[in-house]
Amino acid sequence: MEDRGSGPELILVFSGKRKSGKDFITDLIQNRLGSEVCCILRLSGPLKQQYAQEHNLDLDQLLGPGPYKELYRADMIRWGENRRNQDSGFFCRLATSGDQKPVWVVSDARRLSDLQWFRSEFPRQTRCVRVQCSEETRVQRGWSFTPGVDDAESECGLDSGVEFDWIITNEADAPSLDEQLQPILKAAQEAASLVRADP
Ligand SMILES: Nc1ncnc2c1ncn2[C@@H]1O[C@H](COP(=O)(O)OP(=O)(O)O)[C@@H](O)[C@H]1O
Ligand SMILES: C[C@@](O)(CCOP(=O)(O)OP(=O)(O)O)CC(=O)O
Repeated sequence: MEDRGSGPELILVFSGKRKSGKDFITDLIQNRLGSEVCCILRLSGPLKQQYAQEHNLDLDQLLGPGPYKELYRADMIRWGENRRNQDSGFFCRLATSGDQKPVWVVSDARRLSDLQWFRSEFPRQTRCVRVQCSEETRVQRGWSFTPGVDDAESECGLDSGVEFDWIITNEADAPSLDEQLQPILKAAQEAASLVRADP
């Protein structure tokens, strides 16, 4: 039998456009599974930490949902891309170092290199999930098109060429999130029970 060690048993790697609802849905998943079973990992976490340090900015505000991060987003994208060009797994490695939960939910994959990193480091555990909704819905949630952001790889890198394991449509007139998330929650619960059965 494969040695499961203490690493994750399932990694759900989420992507989707700004305001598609990635944070909303990944929070919902964590609430359903419980924080003993599931952690949320953000690739943007270590990026913002390093960027804030180098530019003497307020990290809490950069991490928060308010307008502050938007002031720096285009420059953070450029700064992060320089880092990734030197080492494409740089932020993935930092974001995943040291978490012991059986289910990892990565809330913000943006580039093919992000998916490739998880698929190559954790081939058995990685599943890719896309969150989608209409532009109209994103506008209602506060989105407006920003050149240099919405037409950059950061937002468009996973628009094509990816086979997603699950696609969630986060719209008022789509099937309920409870219904759409059922297979994902089932897979996560199975993963967690494997860990419990194999101490
Ligand atoms: N299904 C939903 N029901 C109610 N509000 C939602 C839903 N999905 C997203 N939102 C809200 O829309 C906004 C953008 O969602 P968020 O999860 O932050 O998007 P993203 O992380 O993809 O940028 C947030 O204020 C969030 O609470
Ligand atoms: C520079 C970024 O990491 C900023 C990401 O910030 P958030 O993850 O807070 O973004 P949204 O949830 O889409 O609003 C983007 C990147 O290209 O890495």
